[in-house]
Amino acid sequence: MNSVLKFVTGNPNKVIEVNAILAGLIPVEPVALDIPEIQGTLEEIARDKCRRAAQIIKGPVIVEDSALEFYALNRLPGPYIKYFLDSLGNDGLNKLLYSYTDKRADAVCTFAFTAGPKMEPMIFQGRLGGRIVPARGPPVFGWEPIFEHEGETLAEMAHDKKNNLSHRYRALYKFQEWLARDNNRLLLSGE
Ligand SMILES: O=c1nc[nH]c2c1ncn2[C@H]1C[C@H](O)[C@@H](COP(=O)(O)OP(=O)(O)OP(=O)(O)O)O1
Ligand SMILES: [Mg+2]
Repeated sequence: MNSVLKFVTGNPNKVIEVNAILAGLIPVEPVALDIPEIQGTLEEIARDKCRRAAQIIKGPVIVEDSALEFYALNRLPGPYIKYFLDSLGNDGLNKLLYSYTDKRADAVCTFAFTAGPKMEPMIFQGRLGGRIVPARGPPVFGWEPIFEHEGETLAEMAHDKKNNLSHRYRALYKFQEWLARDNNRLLLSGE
């Protein structure tokens, strides 16, 4: 049985974290493709991305979409955080909240899994609460330097620690729980 699960993403940092979190429990093979993303809810975006990926892979696949929700902005930028970050940078994201006292934000990771192009994707979502702060720590991965959780930005946090509490960890925990139920793990090897 071939149970190496393909993870379609254009982001190498996601691959590093997913491998660290799953730690060989589910062997994952990255496929470096940037799938077009629709507008919609986090679940709709992840499901659509997963269907497109499954059409290319023609077998079991996972994708994920990451969002950053600012409470003061009614949860925007949400799934559009990549474009906001690319255009404004971490400093500009801070300035968006300049006139608000409420700096709270949620990091949200939405995984979608399907056993193949004809199957409806399943959703596994994880959420981490924090605050938007002026950048601290190495600017290696996205908005890590401006997302503070319990006194540390994600960029300052040890990788092991992030990978044991992050939005991505929480989503993958649910995925693993689901795989452990019934015969769901068999779906990793196809329809
Ligand atoms: O844990 C994280 N810590 C800090 N920054 C993060 C994290 N996770 C995603 N990010 C950034 C990457 C991208 O700027 C945006 C999500 O956009 P998103 O479309 O999900 O990712 P992407 O286009 O880079 O890769 P993909 O090909 O999987 O869609 O937030
Ligand atoms: Mg993307």
